[in-house]
Amino acid sequence: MPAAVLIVDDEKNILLTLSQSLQLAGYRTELASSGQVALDVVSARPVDAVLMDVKMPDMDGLTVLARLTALKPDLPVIMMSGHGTIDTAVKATQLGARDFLEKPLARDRLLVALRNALKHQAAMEELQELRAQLGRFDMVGGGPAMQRIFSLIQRTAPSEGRVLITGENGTGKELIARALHQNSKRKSGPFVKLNCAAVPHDLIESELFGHEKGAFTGAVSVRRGKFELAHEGTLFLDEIGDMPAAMQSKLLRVLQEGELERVGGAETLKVDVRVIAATNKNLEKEIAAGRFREDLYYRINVVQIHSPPLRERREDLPDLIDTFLREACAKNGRRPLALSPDALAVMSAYDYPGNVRELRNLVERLAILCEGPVVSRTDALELLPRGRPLPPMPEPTVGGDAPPVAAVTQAAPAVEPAPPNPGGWRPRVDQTFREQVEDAEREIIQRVLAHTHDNVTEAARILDLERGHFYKKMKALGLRRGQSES
Ligand SMILES: Nc1ncnc2c1ncn2[C@@H]1O[C@H](COP(=O)(O)OP(=O)(O)OP(=O)(O)O)[C@@H](O)[C@H]1O
Repeated sequence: MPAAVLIVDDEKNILLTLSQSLQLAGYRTELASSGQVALDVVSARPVDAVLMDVKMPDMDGLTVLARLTALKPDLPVIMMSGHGTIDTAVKATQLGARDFLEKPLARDRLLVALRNALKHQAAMEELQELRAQLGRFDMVGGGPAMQRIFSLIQRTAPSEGRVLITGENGTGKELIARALHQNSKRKSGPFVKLNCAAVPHDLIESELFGHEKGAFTGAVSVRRGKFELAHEGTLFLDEIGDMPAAMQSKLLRVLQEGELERVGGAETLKVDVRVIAATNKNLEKEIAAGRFREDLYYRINVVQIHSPPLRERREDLPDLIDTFLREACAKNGRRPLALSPDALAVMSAYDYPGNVRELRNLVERLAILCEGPVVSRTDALELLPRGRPLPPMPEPTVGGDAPPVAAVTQAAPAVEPAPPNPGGWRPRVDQTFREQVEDAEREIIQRVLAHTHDNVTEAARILDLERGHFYKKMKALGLRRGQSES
């Protein structure tokens, strides 16, 4: 069935021309000559996308947009205007418009915008469906790596198979473990976690198996261990690569026989626990080095799920930043901040050694510090640890027919006045103008290269220069890679 597009404009001839044009491209169309009619249509019938004029006599497009997004938050709306100011484009984006087009509309541009909006919509619906199937868990990411993880969770969760989750710190291993539990037959049972690296070696046995009263100094009463607490549920053993050798053998026995004794106890207890383990270490290397038991490895590694570092799945950044920004703004009682495309480019160029945890903390800081309403490239540069040395630079200007989303960037200086003396610059009399410009260019390029760890492609992207042009510029300024300050 062709997608239905609702066109809203008070000018009848525009309604008819657009309708004809979209029908020729294979869409169904609905027409509304005012905001009120548009709201009535959307309430009464299914519509896949809306194309709406900003300037209308009784209710202007932005007001209708706000009502539409309240009514149907997921409905993609493309705004169009013949008097498109940057201010209006920013407002429309903040109110949830997917795109903003200038009148007179170029047919190709309109069809691309519509196709993108519908594609984005379909992808979001698919993801929501997948999430709904998986049950409620808070994992974000529409990229292929996360999709693979979602699919593995979906297939593995209902089984009783042990799972080993690998990946660097902060990549979401615990979230995966929780999702596995929540989507298993054990979901009404407990989810118990033990971080093997955080417990002193001499206490780990009693943490896992519990102890009887008087088993050792300090054991003043009977205590149940994590295995007992996780009975009929899931035990998540985080950082299992840090488990001391003596404990590895004891753990093996519980996994083989489902039996244990509390420290200092004579009674054998039967437990029914599904173990999910996680590690940031390469266990094969640990085995080769004699630090991890191979037989234990095979016991815990029935299914392996790898959670890749964030720098290898940058395609998830927009979704993650958006989610964290919304959460952090809500938590701090402020209106949602929008992220300019340039700020996103800067944030995408950073490598996040602390992975999603670091991103979440950085975004939370943004929500507190950014004066908003749009996070500019400068805000992003100030936020990132290695972004700090970058000098303040003018926001790039955009040509008249640039994509509307770039217009949001253009607006940034309006909400963020430049400091009176950016970068602490002082006039010099001992250099020609040309030499001063070259010095400044050299410094900017060196700093950006330091920021990107000498990655020329990323540096060119941050400075909005074509890669070839960036190389030429480096050469002309006598710069080579590896000269940047870190
Ligand atoms: N895909 C994701 N979607 C949303 N939030 C995520 C995602 N991945 C990680 N996070 C968030 O990042 C933070 C770290 O995640 P988590 O504790 O699961 O990582 P971890 O790999 O277990 O870390 P560690 O190895 O340090 O224990 C948490 O706040 C978590 O909510």
